[in-house]
This record gives sequence, C-alpha cells and structure tokens, in this order.
Amino acid sequence: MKLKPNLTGRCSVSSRAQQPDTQADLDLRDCLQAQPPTSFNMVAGAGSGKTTSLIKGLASILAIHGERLRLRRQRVACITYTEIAAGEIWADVGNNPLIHVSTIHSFLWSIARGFQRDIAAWVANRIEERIGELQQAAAGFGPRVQQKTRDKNAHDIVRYQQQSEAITTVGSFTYGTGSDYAKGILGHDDIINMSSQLMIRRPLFRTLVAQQFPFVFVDESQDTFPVIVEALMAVQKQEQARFCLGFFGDPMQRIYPTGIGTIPKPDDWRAIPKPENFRSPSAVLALANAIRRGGDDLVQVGGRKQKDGEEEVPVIGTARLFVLPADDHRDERVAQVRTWIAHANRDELWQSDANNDPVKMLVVVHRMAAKRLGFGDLYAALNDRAPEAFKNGFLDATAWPLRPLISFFLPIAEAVRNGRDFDAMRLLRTHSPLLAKDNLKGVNVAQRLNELREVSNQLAELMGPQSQATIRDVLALSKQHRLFAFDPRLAAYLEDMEADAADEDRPEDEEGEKEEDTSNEINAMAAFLACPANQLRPYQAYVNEESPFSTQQGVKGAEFDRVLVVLDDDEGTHFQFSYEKFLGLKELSNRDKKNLKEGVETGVERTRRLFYVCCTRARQDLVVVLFVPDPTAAIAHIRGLGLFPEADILAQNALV
Ligand SMILES: Nc1ncnc2c1ncn2[C@@H]1O[C@H](COP(=O)(O)OP(=O)(O)OP(=O)(O)O)[C@@H](O)[C@H]1O
Repeated sequence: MKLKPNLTGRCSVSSRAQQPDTQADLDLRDCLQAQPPTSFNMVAGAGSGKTTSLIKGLASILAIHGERLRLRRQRVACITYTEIAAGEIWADVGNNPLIHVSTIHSFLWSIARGFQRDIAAWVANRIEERIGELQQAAAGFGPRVQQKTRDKNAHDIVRYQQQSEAITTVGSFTYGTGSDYAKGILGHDDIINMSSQLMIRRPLFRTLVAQQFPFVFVDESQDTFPVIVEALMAVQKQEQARFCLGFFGDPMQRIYPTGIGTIPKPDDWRAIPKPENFRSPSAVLALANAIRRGGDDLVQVGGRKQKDGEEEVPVIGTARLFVLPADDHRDERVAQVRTWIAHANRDELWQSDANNDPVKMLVVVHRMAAKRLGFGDLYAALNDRAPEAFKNGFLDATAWPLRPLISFFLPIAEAVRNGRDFDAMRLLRTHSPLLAKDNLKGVNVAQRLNELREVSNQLAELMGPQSQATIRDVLALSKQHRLFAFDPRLAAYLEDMEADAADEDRPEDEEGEKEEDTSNEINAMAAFLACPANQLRPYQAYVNEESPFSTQQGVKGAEFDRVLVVLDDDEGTHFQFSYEKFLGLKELSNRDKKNLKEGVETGVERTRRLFYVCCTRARQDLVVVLFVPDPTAAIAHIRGLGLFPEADILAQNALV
C-alpha cells in the first residue's frame, strides 16, 4: 500500500480495506457473523489501524448481510467526527449506498426530523427551562455583579419569552448552523440534546432507529457525547438481537472535554483489543508507550515496518527532545533546531520554506500560531477570559460568534473580490433572507439584486486584507441591510451592546480560571466585535490546515513523516493544559490536588493526552521542542522520567 504525502505532508491511503487482517479484524468479523451479531467495543492506541478495522468491518457487513439489508431497505450507520472523515470512509467502502457515513448530527437529524410534534414539545420545554435558569441566575446575583450582566439577563429573558410565543406559529422545524427557535431552526447542540432525549425516553423511537439501521458503528468513540452513548446503548438494550452497536476508540486520544473517554462495556458485549501499531517507528513507539505508562496500562507492540529486499524490517526513526529557554528568540531557536535535525538526519526537507512545508508543526499552544499568522487579537478575544464554549469552539471554528463569519461573510467577500459571481450568488441564496421566496413577493427582483451586489461589494472592501474595519463594522453593515439572519445570541449583541472595552477587574482564582458567568461572554464579545475583520482569513487558513501550523483537531487521525511539536506553557492561556506540570517541572496547584483527591480529572491528564496525540502522528522523525524558564533544571528532571533516551534530550548548547 502506498502512502502519498500531499501538500501539507499528510499521508493518504488508497484503500484501507485491503490491509492484511489482524486478530482484531477476525474477532470483529466473528461478532458480525454471529447469530445474532454481537455488539462490541474496540479499544486500541494510536496508529493501530482502528479506522482500518472499521472499514473492514463495514465491508464484512456488506458481504454477510448486504442482500438482506437491501431487501429490507435498511442501512448501516457509521458515525464519524468530521465531514472529511465521513467522506474518506465512504470512499473506502466504494461509496456504497447501503452505508450511511455521517457526523452524529446528520445521523440524528435524519431520524428525528420525522418526529415534528415531539420536536415542538421539546423546544417549548427547552425555552421554559432557559427562562427558569436565567431567572434563577438573576435571583442569585450578588452586589459584585455588574449592571451590564443584569441587563443582559433581563434582555435574554424577554427574548426567550418572545420566542415562546413565536414557536406556536412554526410549521416545521429544520436544522441550521445556529439555533433560532422563533424561525423554527435548531442548532447543533439542540440536535444532540433533543434526539438523545427522544432515544432515551421513547421506546418507539428506539425501535425506529434499529429498524432503519440494524448496525451502527461509532468511530473516535472517546470524543462522543456521553448522552449519545447512553442513547445508543438504550437502543441496544431494548432491541437486543435486532441492533448491533460497535465503538472504535482510544480514551488516551480524547481531545474534546465533552467526550466520554472510556465507553462502559455491558457484560454481553465483546471487548476487542488491538495491540499492534502500524504507524510509529521504534523510537516514537517507545515514547508513546512511555507517555501512556503514567496514564493507563495500554502497551503497543510492533511499530511500522518497511521492506528490505524480501524481508520486513522495523523502521527505527528518531524521537528527540530539545529543552530551550522561554525567551524572545523562540522562532530563531525553532529554526536552529530544524537545521540541526536536517544535518543529523541527513534530510534536507527539515529546512524547507514555510509555504509548502514537509514538516508538520504542531503547536499545542495556539497563541504562538495566532501571533505568527496574524490573528492574535481574535485569539485573545475568544480565549483570554472567555467562556469555555468560546475557547473550545475557537479550535475548530464552531463557536457561535465565529460561525456566520466563516460560513458566509468571509467566503462571500472573497468570492466578490475574485469575481466569482456564481459563488457569491449561491452564498446569498443559501444565507440571505433578502432572497428567500417569501421575501421576494411583490419585489422588483432586478432592483433587489442590484442592492445585494452593492452591499456585497462594500462587504468585500470591509473584509479586504488592507481594510481597517472591525468585525462589528462588517456585522453592522449586514444588519443595516438585513443581509443575513443572525443567530439570536449574536443579534442580541448587535442590538444591545455598546462597544465597551473589556472590563479589567474581575476576580480570578489561583489557576487563572475566570469566573464562569455572563460577564465573561459579554467581555469576550466586546473584544471579538472590536477585532480587525482582516484577521479572519489567516484564522480560517489555520483551522483549515492551510498554514504550516496545525491544530490538534486538524491532526486527529492523520499521520505525517516529519513532526515537530512545540510545547510552551508561557504562551498559553489554556489553563487546562500545562506541560510543566505534566513533566513534573512545576508543582501541582491546590486545585489540582483537590481534584486528584476527588477523582476529578486534572490538567496533567489532559496534557498527557494532547502530548500523546501529537507525538503519535509521526511516521518517521519526531522532534519535541520544550520552552521553559530554566532549561538546565528541566533537563536534569526530565532525564529521570524515562520518556526519551538520555542522548536524545538536548539543550541550546547542542545548537551552536
Ligand atoms: N493491518 C494492517 N497492516 C498494515 N498496515 C496497517 C494495517 N492497519 C492499518 N495500517 C496502517 O497503519 C496506519 C494507521 O492506521 P489507522 O489510521 O487506521 O489507525 P488508527 O488506529 O485509526 O489511528 P489513530 O488512532 O492514531 O487515529 C495507516 O498508515 C494504515 O495504512
């Protein structure tokens, strides 16, 4: 099987279904051909070929049950984390229509959309719940709560009360990017909550799921919402022989805080282990096992092999750690490391230019990438003192303030600037209420199109690379012309909020963790709306993996020949992660100790997982660069940890 690195150095595989079978593949086939099929849970480390096993499993179902499924008009559901992964897996099973590969949201909506009465009842209940929560919050406001927080609370209550009336006229609910109940639109979170509740509470709904999809596979199960796991398990428990459920995952690779991690295994399910590793060279595999040692007891064996004549021999590869001073010369130091590695590995590609970089740079701390790529303000707005939902949604552009900008404003501005009229028109048709059928009745269409062209041109200018305009300017222009139907949460900020500067004197606990209340959101939104609009493009390039830096989400499931991981607590604001604590270079805080005692997850475990995911992307050579205030002390300590061989822990003096 040939792996072809693409422009980003990422490797792709032509078809995973043809890989040789492992014991896990045979066990999985046993489960699928048993009468009735047995539900299962495959847990295996990075590079063990879980996705490969999943594809083989899908192929087995087609071979064993395909004819029967076709006659009964049933399908196999395969749930993946992203649309990209869904596309890749579907291509790997020959785009077979019996297999429905999709994200969890599309899967749930495809079943729930028919239950309009239940959806309407759920929405009405949800609005009442929100009003109740807001009223409760207001009742608990102490003297330190600012007036703008109180105002926002009062506005939100009125908004929900209006929605409560408006939904009585909604004919049918649809699924959109941001929820707007009054218009009958449900957002991503609504789909998860509503559908899982239907599944957990309604036996009929469970039967319907099993009738339509007698086999359901879930990839990357560690990042699945616990409520979804509970809902799918409820279907299995009720339908038994009529429903085969299978999870594929690795608790050590959980990236999202909302993920379940370990899937509970009922007694009659089969646990399928898969100890092999097919990706990592020996040096990286030793590191991966060592990182895991302190976390769980999963050990991988094997490692990547390559042909040497007739024989298959292990690839040795390299895994080195550079411990360097955290000062103002970090960029130069990273460049020096690359030069050093190029010589040591006799591999010129380590010194390539940044535009088409064959080295995958994983900056676990995103501020570094943000500053270098030119979206530092945007990063700060949605991360420093921002609500958790903004921080997490920033990593993959799903935070609600960002969504309309990334899905509509940025693409239309670019389409207009590049003269792609067709694309601009398509975006307007999809997103603008001005072109909605109902709003065109009795309107002079030619005149409407002219107006739209005019506003789109202004938008393109406001969002151009040289423009000084802010995100607020862009959204205000759109609001003035009713160009876009804003998510009510965003609309509320465009109506109510003054462009006031972020408030400086809010309490902060010992972790730097900010009080998680409405004022976080208000201040983050003020900073966000004041950001230069031209920072959105480099941000989008980063999230889309078009820059030399990568996000953790972006490298999920991917592999690269050369990987450089930069660890730098100093540039980070994500208090959830700390390399210095993970490596024992910094004391655990009182909060960490308390969490440990109470069995609550600490930043150390989160950091271990992140480090594991990053290092295990390398197929050949890995370099980790750790920036710390005192490299000499750090090196002395890290030598005792058994992560890297002593000779591969290097300091600044190796570089000169
Ligand atoms: N049975 C096999 N024999 C040889 N190579 C294999 C086999 N299974 C998988 N591989 C190769 O191992 C690599 C990792 O496979 P895959 O991406 O399926 O692993 P994964 O467990 O899903 O990884 P991760 O958990 O890190 O996302 C790929 O390059 C794949 O082609």
